[in-house]
Amino acid sequence: MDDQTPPPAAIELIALTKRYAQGSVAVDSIDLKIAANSYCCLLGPSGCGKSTTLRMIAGHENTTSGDILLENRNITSLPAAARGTAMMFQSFALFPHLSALDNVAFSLKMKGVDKVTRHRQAQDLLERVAMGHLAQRKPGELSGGQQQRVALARALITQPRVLLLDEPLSALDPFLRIQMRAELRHWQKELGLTFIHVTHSQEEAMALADTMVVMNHGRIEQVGSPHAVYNRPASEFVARFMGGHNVLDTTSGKVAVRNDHIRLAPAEGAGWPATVSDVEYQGSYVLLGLRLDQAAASDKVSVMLAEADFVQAPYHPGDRVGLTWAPEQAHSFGAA
Ligand SMILES: Nc1ncnc2c1ncn2[C@@H]1O[C@H](COP(=O)(O)OP(=O)(O)OP(=O)(O)O)[C@@H](O)[C@H]1O
Repeated sequence: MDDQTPPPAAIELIALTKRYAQGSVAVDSIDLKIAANSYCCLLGPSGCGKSTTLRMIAGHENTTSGDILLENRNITSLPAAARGTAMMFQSFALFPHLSALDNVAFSLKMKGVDKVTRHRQAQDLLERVAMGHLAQRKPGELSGGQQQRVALARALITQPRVLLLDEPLSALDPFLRIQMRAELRHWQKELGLTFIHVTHSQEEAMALADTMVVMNHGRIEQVGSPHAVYNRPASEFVARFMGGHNVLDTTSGKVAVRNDHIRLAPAEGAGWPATVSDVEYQGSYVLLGLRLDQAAASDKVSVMLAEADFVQAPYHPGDRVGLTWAPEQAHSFGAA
């Protein structure tokens, strides 16, 4: 494939729209191509339409208008089971009274596949996710990580082309969540499937995604790699939602400046005058909260300092400082 050829799209959404009976538009004519074998995260605040988008792809929700293509096949009106997608739910949603093997074999049982065949296929899949030796355990006898692998095997038994994950990690404790997201990323690469993962966590999306899709009010605000979205937020919404940025009203319009790109100088020096309002120690870095003398888009600004720099020149609440940044670190919107 030469550089000019875009990678084939596993999923393509064309003017996809969902209007619920009560009137409001949950998903507003979105267009999106998701590359095959990629990890895509749909990200946005509560109510932005990300779950509705995922449910429409899964076939758990009707579309109001628009089309959904899976590998160039129009699946918009197909029943969920005929689409080539599978869904993995929050906290994995395993049946507690069934063994790992029977959990994985469950959908084949519903299809009337005989016991020997379905157990063989389920065992094969459990082997594939390194869970073959625990096939007889019930979910309650497995660790969180092992349960996630069983849930993955259960989703894969229908041989989907695309795995849809609806906030799979959000009910886990923070430690397990970080472990499990590394596993998800590993299995996506290992299995060579397309994953579409809904989350409201910026950190989770940045850690996992090849492509992030940031949504707001039923529309897509930005599509790009985590690096591109973080470094060149397309809108004020994206800059604020991603965090780690200050939105400042300059003479040349609103700009976003990362909080680790702002430099501090003594107040009588150059820059925007401000007062340190709080100091938060975070380990490898220190986060300073500052109040600008003149409100400029946000009157509160945050600045991240490396711990070593802070130790060299510590700041305290009440200290007067001037803020500066290199011109190339100020990102204006609409230029992404
Ligand atoms: N069954 C429904 N009937 C009516 N409105 C709905 C229904 N489901 C969702 N909505 C509305 O559609 C909009 C988008 O909801 P959706 O669940 O897709 O958002 P979300 O971004 O996934 O939010 P969350 O993170 O809270 O799940 C919201 O305004 C929501 O209230």
